Amino acid sequence: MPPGDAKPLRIGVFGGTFDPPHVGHLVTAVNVRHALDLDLMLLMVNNVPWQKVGSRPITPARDRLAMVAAAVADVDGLEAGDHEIEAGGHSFTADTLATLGAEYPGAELFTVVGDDAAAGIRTWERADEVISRSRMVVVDRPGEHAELDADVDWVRVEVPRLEVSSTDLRARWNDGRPLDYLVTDEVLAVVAERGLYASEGVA
Ligand SMILES: Nc1ncnc2c1ncn2[C@@H]1O[C@H](COP(=O)(O)OP(=O)(O)OP(=O)(O)O)[C@@H](O)[C@H]1O
Ligand SMILES: O=C(O)c1ccc[n+]([C@@H]2O[C@H](COP(=O)([O-])O)[C@@H](O)[C@H]2O)c1
Repeated sequence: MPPGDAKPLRIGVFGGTFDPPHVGHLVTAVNVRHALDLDLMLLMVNNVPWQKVGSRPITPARDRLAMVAAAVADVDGLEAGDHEIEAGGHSFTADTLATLGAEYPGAELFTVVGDDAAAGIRTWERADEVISRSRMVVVDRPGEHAELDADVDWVRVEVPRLEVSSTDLRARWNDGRPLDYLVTDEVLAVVAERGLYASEGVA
């Protein structure tokens, strides 16, 4: 194919706090990548999740990045994104999409969210810019039945529904209940190595 006719790269941006990353995130990322034929799915670790600060202590961004990197290390087409951590400060998806647009000129970007996050899209910084710079992709999240903004042309992707949340995992960790099969062994190894979730009341 002549160089000018190359297909644009299709890149998914599945952002989150990932405190910790769990099977709900991984199953979603793999299945959305497959359904939309994405070349790359970035699990974009936010630096400061500005809408969550103050509600609870948040694990340092570099530790959350290490957990996500460990979770996706052997998974084809999935990568941990450190763009928001490198940028520093509060994380805004509009800025991240602009950075990715410059890094991958001509790429088609897809912003992937569970329907709880999708419901809050109008509260995001420069939401119109997020919507214009990317296709908005939403997946079902068990227990969340949010009304979505009808002005957005959502692409809905069906993924296996796994009722698991990072909040529940942190509570399990505090109580000494097992996390096996809810997070990968590689994530558990990072938690142990770095002594994460060690203090009581983390959830
Ligand atoms: N079980 C799940 N199934 C599908 N999507 C999910 C699931 N858990 C989280 N997501 C989506 O993943 C993205 C990042 O979520 P996040 O890192 O905040 O995880 P979380 O489990 O919701 O964390 P917390 O319980 O701490 O709020 C969001 O778009 C969220 O909707
Ligand atoms: O850009 C914003 O203002 C904005 C506000 C809230 C959430 N987001 C993004 O939504 C995704 C899910 O966020 P969270 O807080 O549920 O982990 C993650 O990519 C966040 O960066 C983005």
